[in-house]
Amino acid sequence: MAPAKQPKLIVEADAEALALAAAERVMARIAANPGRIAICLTGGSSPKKLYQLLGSEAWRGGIPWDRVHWFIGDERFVPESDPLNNMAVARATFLDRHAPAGHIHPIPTTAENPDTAAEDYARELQAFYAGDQLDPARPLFDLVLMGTGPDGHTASLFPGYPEIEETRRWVVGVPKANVAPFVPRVSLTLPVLASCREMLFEIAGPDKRPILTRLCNGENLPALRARSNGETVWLADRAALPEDIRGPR
Ligand SMILES: O=C1O[C@H](COP(=O)(O)O)[C@@H](O)[C@H](O)[C@H]1O
Repeated sequence: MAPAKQPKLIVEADAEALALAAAERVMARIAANPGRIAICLTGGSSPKKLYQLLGSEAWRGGIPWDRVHWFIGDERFVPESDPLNNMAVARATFLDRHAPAGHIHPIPTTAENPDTAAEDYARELQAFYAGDQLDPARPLFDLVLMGTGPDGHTASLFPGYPEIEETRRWVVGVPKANVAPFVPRVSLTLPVLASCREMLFEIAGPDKRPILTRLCNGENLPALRARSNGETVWLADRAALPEDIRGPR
């Protein structure tokens, strides 16, 4: 297999401009596929503005809701009613009002434990893909959205944890998080996240500057290791940029 391409860094003025640019990329990926579309969402705070835009009057009309399926790259193992639940945030912000119920694919946190939830979700992904072996010529997702935490984790793949090395399983249970919220997690693995036409990171705000600096310096952290087999884009705002790239104010 050809080595994954380097991420492309795209800089926007601020968090609002970044969300707009992300929404445009989502729409471009949708427009590029005339058939069934699969988008893998992310959790945390980074995608919230994007989700608000996608549900807004200006954008929602452009989404062919009957052709788009919505998955999630990782989940905090808490009930759907818990504000920490990643898919619940996406549902409340835009999905529940516009997407057909059968097109929303949450990780089941009603399962007995994170490992069982991971196995259930792997089966759901494989049924959607109609296969259990990923073919680089036939990506699972059109688009995978990602964020990164202060320790360089992405999805729920934490630095130094064994789950980051997983190459066989599609989805894994993660018993303990490395950073808050300290709840068990369920995460898609790197090869499954890589099976997409585009992986799009949203990295905004001064709090992200230290970790973006480490990533730009090439530290071998999960957020650097996560790459699409197609295109990987780091969408950052100026506030998140390392000093040497941002230049004087
Ligand atoms: O816990 C998580 O953290 C990362 C980063 O979140 P952010 O709040 O810093 O944007 C997120 O990508 C992941 O989905 C989430 O479960």
